[in-house]
Amino acid sequence: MFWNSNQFNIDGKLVLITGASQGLGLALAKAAFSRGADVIIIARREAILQAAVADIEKFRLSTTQTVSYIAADISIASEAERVIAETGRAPDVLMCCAGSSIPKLFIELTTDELTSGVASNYFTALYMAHAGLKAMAKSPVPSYSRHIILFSSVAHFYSFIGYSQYAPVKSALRSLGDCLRHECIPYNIKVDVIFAGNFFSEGYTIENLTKPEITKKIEGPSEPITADECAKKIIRQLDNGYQMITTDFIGLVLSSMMLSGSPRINYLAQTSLAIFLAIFAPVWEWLVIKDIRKFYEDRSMAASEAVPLSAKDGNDDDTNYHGEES
Ligand SMILES: NC(=O)C1=CN([C@@H]2O[C@H](COP(=O)(O)OP(=O)(O)OC[C@H]3O[C@@H](n4cnc5c(N)ncnc54)[C@H](OP(=O)(O)O)[C@@H]3O)[C@@H](O)[C@H]2O)C=CC1
Ligand SMILES: CCCCCCCCCCCCCCCC(=O)[C@@H](N)CO
Repeated sequence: MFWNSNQFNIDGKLVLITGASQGLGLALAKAAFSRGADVIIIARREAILQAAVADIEKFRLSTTQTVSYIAADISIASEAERVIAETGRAPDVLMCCAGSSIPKLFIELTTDELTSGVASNYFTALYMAHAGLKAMAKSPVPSYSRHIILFSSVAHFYSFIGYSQYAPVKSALRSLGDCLRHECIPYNIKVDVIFAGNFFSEGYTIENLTKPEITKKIEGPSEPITADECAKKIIRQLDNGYQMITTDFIGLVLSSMMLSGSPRINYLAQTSLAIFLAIFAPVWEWLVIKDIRKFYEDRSMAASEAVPLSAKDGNDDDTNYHGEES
């Protein structure tokens, strides 16, 4: 294949980015605007959207470009449809970047937190992709120059303790991307899925407030980068025509654990890694489970030491912190 490293030419195109009032979405909006695109950003909080538009303006390339926002909770289907109707024209690139994570032990999550994980990570992308594709299908273009881009996570390739509210729905986005890649063939739309590793953002700061120490330890190899660096890595790979995009080395390595029928990043390297990890992943898992057992033992010990002495004297109940018989 002729290696064209400008497959993501968005000059003069309409780029619609959800979750772009901050974090990675905002970084991508700035990058798209600096490459000549018209940009519309979507989020719920209007004041932050207004500040984001002023920020994006600084990256203007030409006087004819437009940048605007639509405030909407796109985890609601009718709101996603309203957004597409308000844009007035079908997007050339639809980036479904909205999402959030509440890392906690499953048993300590509330049902509202569980529901918010599905709403903010899956429904936002599902409804926007559905409304966006219906609009894009009405205005066909001759070549593969349009994109629907979903934002999953490295946690899809390797899901682990603390991410039960988040990783399963990010995994669903990979599956949605594989289905839509087939269904977008007649409309010349590329469907790309981003599997980002850690990066600094407002959301990342908040998630670290509840993230269990064991979760932080396991995800250690995914060193956080800046949102701008993450956006640059993503756009560079879109330029190279990749459709399964990772943003750090560990993500690239782990992508080989779940290749499915999806487009490859590097066929030979990923196939070799798939064989290697199929053999060695259980060894790693054994080490991770050892750490998890120690994490729970330390918690039980800390909890029992935290029990007031008076309660200890009178306490004939010998259950430990987790209510198990000790
Ligand atoms: N940070 C990280 O380490 C990683 C993040 N990711 C994913 O990358 C994406 C961006 O992450 P990040 O920049 O950290 O996110 P942030 O939490 O910093 O920002 C999330 C954005 O999404 C918007 N948003 C959230 N829910 C809705 C909704 N229901 N409707 C409309 N907009 C919504 C928020 O605005 P508002 O609240 O005003 O609606 C905000 O603009 C997310 O999908 C995340 O899961 C993936 C891997 C790693
Ligand atoms: C079998 C061999 C396995 C080896 C795996 C070891 C490393 C795992 C790294 C996982 C990193 C997950 C980052 C999630 C980022 C994210 O999505 C959150 N920040 C939420 O926003």
